[in-house]
Amino acid sequence: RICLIGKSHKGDNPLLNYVVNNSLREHPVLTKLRLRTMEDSRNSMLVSPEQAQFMANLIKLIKGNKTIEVGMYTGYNTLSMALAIPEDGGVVACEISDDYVQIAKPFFKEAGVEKKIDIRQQTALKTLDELLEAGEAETYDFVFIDADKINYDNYYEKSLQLIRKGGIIAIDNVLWGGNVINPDKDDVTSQTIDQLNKKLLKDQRVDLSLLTVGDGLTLAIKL
Ligand SMILES: C[S@@+](CC[C@H](N)C(=O)[O-])C[C@H]1O[C@@H](n2cnc3c(N)ncnc32)[C@H](O)[C@@H]1O
Repeated sequence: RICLIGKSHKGDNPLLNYVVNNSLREHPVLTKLRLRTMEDSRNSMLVSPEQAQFMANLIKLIKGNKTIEVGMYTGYNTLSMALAIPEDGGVVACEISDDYVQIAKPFFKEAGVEKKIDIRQQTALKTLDELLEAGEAETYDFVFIDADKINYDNYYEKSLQLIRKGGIIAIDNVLWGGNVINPDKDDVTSQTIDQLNKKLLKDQRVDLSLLTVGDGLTLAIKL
């Protein structure tokens, strides 16, 4: 697997440590949540704090108010987005696992932003469909796609319907450890991500950047 930069919380890259030490401004409750998440056996799923900060800054830049997280895990990025949006803003957080929802909730409360966060504990596809059925098409400013990779294309298409013009869809893990380059015949996940990357290149509905941050972060900006 090709390691681009890696996850900063693993602390094994001196240059990345320098970047984090000289640019990360982490809210104290985010720090607590990150440390709590490191106790979880699946902590490699956690977004890196500098990536979460970058996305929070993007949200502020576009004056984002309504956001969605597809795959909340223990809530680090959801909390980061909730802290970045105004008081009347909201985050719809999609997560199927009750264990992770229960870890996240006390931290949302401690940070005083629990009223901004609408946790939908069911499949993310169901939640995105419900938002569309509720007439919320083209009302969202920012979507972060970070759940099961097999459904990435579905998440992208539904997000594109939900996002307003000028809004941003951020898609995580689009390099899948480098395995998107000539994926093996039986590696369906890498093939799925590679197909989405190639589809996005030609997608005239969005402006596009694929950032070599972490495991690859695509930004698709709706035209
Ligand atoms: C990579 S983690 C998300 C990390 C998180 N975005 C963060 O910032 O730390 C993916 C999460 O998606 C959840 N998930 C997987 N399949 C899902 C589905 N179909 N619907 C909703 N959540 C799902 C998993 O339980 C897991 O918590």
